[in-house]
Amino acid sequence: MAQYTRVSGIVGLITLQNPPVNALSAAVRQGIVDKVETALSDPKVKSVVICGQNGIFCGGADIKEFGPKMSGPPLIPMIHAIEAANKPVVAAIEGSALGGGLELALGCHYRIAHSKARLGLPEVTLGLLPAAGGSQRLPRLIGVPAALDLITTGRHVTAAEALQLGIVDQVTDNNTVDAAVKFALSVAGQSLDARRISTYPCPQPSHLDALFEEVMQKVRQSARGAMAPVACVQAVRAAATLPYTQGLEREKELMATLFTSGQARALQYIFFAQRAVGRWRMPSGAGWDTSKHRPVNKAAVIGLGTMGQGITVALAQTGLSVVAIETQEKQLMKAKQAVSSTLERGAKRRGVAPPLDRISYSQNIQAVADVDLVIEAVFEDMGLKMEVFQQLSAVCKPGTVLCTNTSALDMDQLASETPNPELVVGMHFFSPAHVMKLLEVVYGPRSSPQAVATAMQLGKKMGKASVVVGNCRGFVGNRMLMPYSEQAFFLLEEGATPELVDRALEEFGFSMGLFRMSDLAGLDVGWRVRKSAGLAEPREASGQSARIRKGYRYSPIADLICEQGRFGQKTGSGWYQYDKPGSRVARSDPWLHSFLEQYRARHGLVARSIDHQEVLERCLYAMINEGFRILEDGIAAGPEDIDVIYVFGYGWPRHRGGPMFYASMVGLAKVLERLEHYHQAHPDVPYLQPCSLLKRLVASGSPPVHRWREVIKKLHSQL
Ligand SMILES: CCCCCCCCCCCCCC(=O)CC(=O)SCCNC(=O)CCNC(=O)[C@H](O)C(C)(C)COP(=O)(O)OP(=O)(O)OC[C@H]1O[C@@H](n2cnc3c(N)ncnc32)[C@H](O)[C@@H]1OP(=O)(O)O
Ligand SMILES: NC(=O)C1=CN([C@@H]2O[C@H](COP(=O)(O)OP(=O)(O)OC[C@H]3O[C@@H](n4cnc5c(N)ncnc54)[C@H](O)[C@@H]3O)[C@@H](O)[C@H]2O)C=CC1
Repeated sequence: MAQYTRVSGIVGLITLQNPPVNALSAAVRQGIVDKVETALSDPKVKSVVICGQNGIFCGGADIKEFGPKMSGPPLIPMIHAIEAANKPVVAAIEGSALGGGLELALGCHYRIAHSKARLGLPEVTLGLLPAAGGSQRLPRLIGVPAALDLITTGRHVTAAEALQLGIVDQVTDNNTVDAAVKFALSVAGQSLDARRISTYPCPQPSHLDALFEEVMQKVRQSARGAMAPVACVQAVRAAATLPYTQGLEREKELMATLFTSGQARALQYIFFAQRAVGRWRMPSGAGWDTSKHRPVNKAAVIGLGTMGQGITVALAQTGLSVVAIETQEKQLMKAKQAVSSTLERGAKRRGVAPPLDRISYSQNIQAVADVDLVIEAVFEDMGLKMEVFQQLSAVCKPGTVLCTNTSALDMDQLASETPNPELVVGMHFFSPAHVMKLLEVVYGPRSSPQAVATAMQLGKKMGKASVVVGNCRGFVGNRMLMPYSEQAFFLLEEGATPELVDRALEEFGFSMGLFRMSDLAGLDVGWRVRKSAGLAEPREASGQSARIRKGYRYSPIADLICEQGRFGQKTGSGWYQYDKPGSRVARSDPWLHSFLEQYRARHGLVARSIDHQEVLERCLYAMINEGFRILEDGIAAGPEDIDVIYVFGYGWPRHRGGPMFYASMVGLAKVLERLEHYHQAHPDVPYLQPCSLLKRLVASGSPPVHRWREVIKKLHSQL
């Protein structure tokens, strides 16, 4: 909808009305078309202002309406009619002007923005391009390099940057609509010849071909198979090389390919999934809408190793006071230096003062007495963590929420060490904690909804994609990693190399293949986990088959690598070799290849040729199968939760929508059939045995991913 009023006698004011973000639904577009016509045909009206209600100009096209049955007036002619108007039209931009919202503003003759407004063309993040003339108008207005940056990254710019780039004509700290009306009065009757962006020649950068070649190469490299960034470059190239109308045709052609693509569906699914996980619910029924969080102004971090340092940085950057505790003096000094320099670098980038004085450091746990929330990040050792939780219970003020950053330990066991287990939750950050966007908030059977709400609220404040999950070994992310890595090890036994497996996964779109990623994270981490699970012990001396543990097939390959002191990048070798410890460039390692050959010979294994498809099917379907088990067990509330975890924490390619969405795109029947096939070939591998939820979904006709929750609910109600 759009509302029309006349202000100051001669200004027609059109207000977009579609809460919460005034998205350009069919009704809003119709409203704009009608009200523009009213304003232009009213002889008393000399100029027009377009604004949005409730402090937001427009969040762009209504993504919920995307699909084959879209109705209502199309955007392009609507924006052309505005640009062609013979009365000045001014966009009054408050809050956000994004996507189609900014394209609408670019069709106006002037743009006035509030100083706190954000502008951008984020279509690329939804698998699209700015196809309402945005890819053609923006380069004409601000030049090709700046337009390429904004359109291919989808980044939002501040009003100040928009002014500097020339996207807006004026920035105000006052009431934007009042400022726009005043401006509209001042330009009434003036010639608009120089204000129609589509008529501008596109500025020609020198070395046009070289520029596009360079940008295309960069985009292809970082896009990891995503189509939209490439199409965005092609569209801007059309703006730079073709007349406007032909450029617009090219924009339309490129959009037609993207609009119906699986990638666009995946990216739009992730957009809504990210928001859906915020509406968390616990099995008791308590959730985001019924549980009040406790205010957290001061927090403590216990243990300033890799994770504690990152968490301290993230908390301080969020504006909290932080008490940082580390028992080892040398480590405390090292951590203080590392935290300070990270904060200084971040502050320099943002042009603000580093929040160093928000942090106090101590070796004494008594210093946490007055904090509202504690995040424990000491070694992954249950005995030590229990001791720390007992100390915290004695020291902290009543009501302090106690969180553990454990990767896989039983947080309920920790809770049982405290007199108030309802105040204990997991806050599982990912490394580096101040960079990685994911946070798993883990509840145990005794965690209170209020404690979960407090951790979720803090995660939101820290800018994390926070997902509530149940308590089990590895929670969601690490639990699904187990079958994934197990299959990769089996593939090495059967004839693959780390390079082959990584190439298949990287071509699929992962930022790093499993082996390169393991070298980066440190192979000792998984070794410790396997040892604590009683798996990683040398067995050959006992005569028991080294490849069977607890009655099931097991690959000791990774343990043998660790026994050689090869922990990955930090030791200069792992699955690959590096120039020196700490180097980042992975090189193929002849030692590793001959180790694999000897290993196979020792165990009577004959190497066979393995293709990328088998790598993907075995690694990904085993992981997806575990995802279904997680849903069946109620550890994750829905597929969206798992997908957000994998996209934001594990480098799953966003344009493939997360593992569960991917399974729905491949087809559940196909995933089931391939799992059955591989399980038949490897009956001693339980992770390949299709889980009953997957079978049920296939039996019920493979419903689309957004309907899985219903099936799961029914399944749980039948138990
Ligand atoms: C057969 C071939 C045919 C081919 C022909 C092609 C046809 C082409 C037709 C289409 C052309 C369209 C071109 C176009 O205009 C493209 C676009 O504009 S795409 C949209 C671009 N916009 C965005 O990406 C902005 C997305 N939104 C945001 O970034 C944030 O929401 C925002 C910064 C605006 C506000 O943030 P915040 O205050 O934090 O609120 P939330 O994010 O939580 O959102 C609140 C609520 O609103 C929902 N929502 C937000 N934006 C949209 C939207 N654009 N459409 C629909 N709904 C939106 C959001 O989901 C939240 O609701 P929930 O219920 O919680 O999910
Ligand atoms: N490293 C990673 O990538 C991730 C680790 N985690 C988890 O986070 C926790 C910490 O891991 P890292 O930071 O890697 O370990 P780390 O070994 O780098 O650091 C642990 C720190 O805790 C300190 N410490 C030990 N006992 C203490 C005590 N009683 N009081 C105060 N400080 C104490 C140690 O001196 C050390 O500096 C573990 O539970 C781990 O499983 C979770 C996510 C990712």
